[in-house]
Amino acid sequence: MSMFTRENGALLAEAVPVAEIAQHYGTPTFVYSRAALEQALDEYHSALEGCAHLVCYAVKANSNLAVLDVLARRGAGFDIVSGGELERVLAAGGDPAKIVFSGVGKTPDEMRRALDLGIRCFNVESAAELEVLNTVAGECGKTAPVSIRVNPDVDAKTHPYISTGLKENKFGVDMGQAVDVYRQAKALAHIDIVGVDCHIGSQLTEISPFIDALHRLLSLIDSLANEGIVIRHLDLGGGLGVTYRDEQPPSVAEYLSAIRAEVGDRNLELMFEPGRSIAANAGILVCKVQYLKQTPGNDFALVDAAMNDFIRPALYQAWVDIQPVHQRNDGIDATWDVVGPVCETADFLGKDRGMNLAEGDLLAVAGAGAYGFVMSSNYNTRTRAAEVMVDGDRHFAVRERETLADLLRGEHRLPD
Ligand SMILES: Cc1ncc(COP(=O)(O)O)c(C=O)c1O
Ligand SMILES: N[C@@H](CCCC[NH3+])C(=O)O
Repeated sequence: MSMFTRENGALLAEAVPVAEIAQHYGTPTFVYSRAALEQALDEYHSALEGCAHLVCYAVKANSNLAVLDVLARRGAGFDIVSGGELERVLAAGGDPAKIVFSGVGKTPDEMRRALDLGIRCFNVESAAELEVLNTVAGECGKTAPVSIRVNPDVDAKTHPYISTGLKENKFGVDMGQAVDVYRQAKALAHIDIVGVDCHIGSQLTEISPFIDALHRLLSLIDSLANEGIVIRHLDLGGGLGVTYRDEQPPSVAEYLSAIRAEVGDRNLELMFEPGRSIAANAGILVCKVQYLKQTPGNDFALVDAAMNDFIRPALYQAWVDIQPVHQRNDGIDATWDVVGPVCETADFLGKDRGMNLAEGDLLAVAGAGAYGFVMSSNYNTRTRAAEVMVDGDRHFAVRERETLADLLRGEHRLPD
């Protein structure tokens, strides 16, 4: 159930009028619903009831401290891909023992910090990384818990930029080399093999690629067992898609029950790394129409948010819903291209959107809770948006709007 609803034509975030948030914090502003985040995580937990499991929210999707805090309090673990994300999880009160560390380029410093904190597992993505991790763990007097991220070579049937489990992608260890890398791991003094991992892509709308990947992982687990290598957990990564427009991804319950049916009664803890399916529809981006510009054949609604705030439409041609915060019928009825002030033709949030608009109207861009603020930039020297968390009838500033002073901090002119 969406936590963004309408009452008498006005958009609400939980019980708070979105217009009130815009008035209070200005625009553009990302607005998140605590209840929506909790509900999405709960769906994972209830579908996994009765089997050993750990749901590690993919921090990259939305790493605001308040978002991490809400999820940590609700029992989430975390999937991180950098030392920065590690520190965020700690700052938000997350438990290091529930952290898995993914990513193809972990540095020795990042490894050291994670070892010191006692994270749950390193998802190792190459033989070279395994050697470095072994050395670092030895230096720290620790043993590193390791899962090899394998690349199962399955087609996730999603946008090519967010497909990660094909042979040609940089991610994970090639399936054909996986047994060898596990043998290497077994022989290393400071490595403890605990699991196997994969992540085949993002915004998947079918179950079959997950099942294909799972089959390959299960048969790898069997081959390893024959060599006396015992795998205790299976991490299937994230990737479950959401509805932005008319996509019909499986529900969390359908997805997880299909996975559980395939795993059967094997003695494996199941781990997942969902990002988008937790956060995407828990957030909107609120912006304001600055100018309406009608030219022969084109109607532009120029808003105060841009591709630097929300890059998904420009980068992946992603479609996200855009609605007036207050519906009117006394403005200009047209089919608008909703565009920002950035000097790029790709700077649009949506094209051909039929709406009745007037200058000054507020618009809500849906599906902005995941891969929204986290992918924002300062392009065109634009300060980044504020972030607000709604909880029932209360709202909290969870990130202040950036100032120009923030932007210039650390920059220097040349000496005379
Ligand atoms: C290793 C890893 N795990 C989890 C995720 C989260 O994916 P999603 O947001 O599609 O659930 C990603 C991003 O695609 C990832 O790279
Ligand atoms: N940034 C992507 C998802 C990337 C997933 C990272 N592995 C998106 O907005 O769809």
